[in-house]
Amino acid sequence: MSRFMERLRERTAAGHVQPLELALADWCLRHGGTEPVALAMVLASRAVNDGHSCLRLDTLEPAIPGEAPLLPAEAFMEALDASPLVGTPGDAAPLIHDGPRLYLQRYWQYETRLAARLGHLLAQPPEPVDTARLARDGGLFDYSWVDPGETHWQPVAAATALRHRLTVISGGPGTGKTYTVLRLMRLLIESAAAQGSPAPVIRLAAPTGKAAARMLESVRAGLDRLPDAEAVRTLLPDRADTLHRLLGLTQASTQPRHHRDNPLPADAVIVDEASMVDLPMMAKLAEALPDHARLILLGDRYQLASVESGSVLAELCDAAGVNAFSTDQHRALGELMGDDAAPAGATSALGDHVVTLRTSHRFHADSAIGRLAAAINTGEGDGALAVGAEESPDLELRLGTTVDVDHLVEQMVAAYLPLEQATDRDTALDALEAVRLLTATRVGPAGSEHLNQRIHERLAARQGRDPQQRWYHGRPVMVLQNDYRAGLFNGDTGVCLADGAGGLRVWFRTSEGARSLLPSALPGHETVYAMTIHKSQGSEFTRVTLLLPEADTPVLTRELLYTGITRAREQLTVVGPAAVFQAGIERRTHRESGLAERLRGSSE
Ligand SMILES: Nc1ncnc2c1ncn2[C@@H]1O[C@H](COP(=O)(O)OP(=O)(O)OP(=O)(O)O)[C@@H](O)[C@H]1O
Repeated sequence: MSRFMERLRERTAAGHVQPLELALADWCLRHGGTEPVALAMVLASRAVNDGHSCLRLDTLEPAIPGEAPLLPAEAFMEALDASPLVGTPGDAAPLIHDGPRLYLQRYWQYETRLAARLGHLLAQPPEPVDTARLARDGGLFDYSWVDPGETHWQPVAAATALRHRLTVISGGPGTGKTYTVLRLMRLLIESAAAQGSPAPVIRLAAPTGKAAARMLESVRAGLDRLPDAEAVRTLLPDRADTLHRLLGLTQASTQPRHHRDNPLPADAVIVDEASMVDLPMMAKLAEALPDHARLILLGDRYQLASVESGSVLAELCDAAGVNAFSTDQHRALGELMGDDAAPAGATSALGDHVVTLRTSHRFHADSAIGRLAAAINTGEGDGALAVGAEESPDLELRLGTTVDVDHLVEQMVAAYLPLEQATDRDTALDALEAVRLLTATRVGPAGSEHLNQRIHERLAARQGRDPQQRWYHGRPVMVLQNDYRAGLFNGDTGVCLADGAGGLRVWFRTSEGARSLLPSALPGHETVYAMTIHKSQGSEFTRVTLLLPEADTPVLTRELLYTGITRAREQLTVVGPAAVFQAGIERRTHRESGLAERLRGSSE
């Protein structure tokens, strides 16, 4: 065995290199690759695992993780370019060298195919729709709370989506993304009717079952408050699907039923929680979209990126700037809204396609949670601490040097008692959404596994239950796998309840209403008194307690903290060391990708 493979095996045994990375290196060497190429394969695979779409070559240290460089960077590059396993764009080689980036073939395909489809959407305007009703006197949007001279971003977002095939509407919790798309859908329907065309087929989707259920719930709630909506009510979508279901992806295959040659039967696809959509899924979605359709992505640019590789929404938003429109778009919006139009100042062609909503209608302007979120987004650690230092009914920052975990566990036990005391399904499902303990990590003393165990044991003791008993009335569970047959998806949460006949069933709220399964029919799952912030994406709870890790860790980023605190609807408590909190606010997530550059290229 070569010295290189020996070192790689040792690093694998020590846990610094993944078994998959070792296998890939071995495959390379057995298929005519040299050691630098095998190393490149390890590093490219690691990059994808870390959430990047590719490996940046110009800043790369060509070394086995944790070791000295294998060879100088220049010689490394020469070795890659001389290998038949490393191709240039369009080649079928396992690795693709494209400008300053190195891709695994599959991810190069996802990125370039997505860029090509988005480029098409950017370049082709849709059939024109009359936007007059978006104006101040159009009666569709309430302008009463917008000061004269200030921009009302909601109708600007709707106008943007009417003028373009690709639109991103980004906004924090309660900024009216659903409120806006509801009015947008109404205009699309009314405009088709006015032209004597059939009603447009609009599909609603989200990356998880939970998020799809919330999307539908909020569309329905908004519809109830939409005046004179009787005529459009039956033409609005009455379901929201997971992206898996929308595209017809099954467990057995990575190839969806809908693709370039069998596009989705839809005129508009609206995707909520789009920050959670990873690069492969976004590429599949864009390819399944028919040529004439609109794609509208709703999300929050400041939230955590997807668990899998890519951060498509954040990348589109970063490339666009914040409400930076071209003079053309500015003029068009100005004609429509007079003084209420948005200021011009586009830095990229994407600027016209991305609108950021700024005013939360859920938190008051002076809500401490909202101000804490804003301070975190701008990286103001001192500002965040100052917000926490104020007396406030909705926020408590319990930051010290140490954490009293026992006290925290007792508080959570009290908070979870209503789950066990619930006597009917709806009360129990409401109680499940009322409170949640969030953690930054899964493992460690402040990780979700440990906290789940501690809370489970204390609750069992308090209720006089054997802690070994796995299933009991009031046990909250989270599904860990997609199960298409059961209609449950990774991250869905439910509660186990006595069925009144001596048995137990686990209840879930889905976009098709509440449904239950026998505990034995559940896909992989775990107890969920505590969950990681990653898993909480797409959910909201009335009260959130966020426990920070006991020491700083690279996992703790500004985006993670922002996502965690914005899960709280009414009350937030942050517990942990102050220094860890501040270090997290300062750390930003960076994901390497060439998507924005490709889109710039395609729009020039
Ligand atoms: N312009 C507005 N005037 C009055 N109420 C509004 C306006 N915009 C939003 N709201 C109300 O604020 C609440 C939150 O709006 P909405 O659900 O559309 O926000 P969202 O951005 O979709 O939230 P989330 O991030 O939770 O998905 C809703 O009750 C909605 O009716």
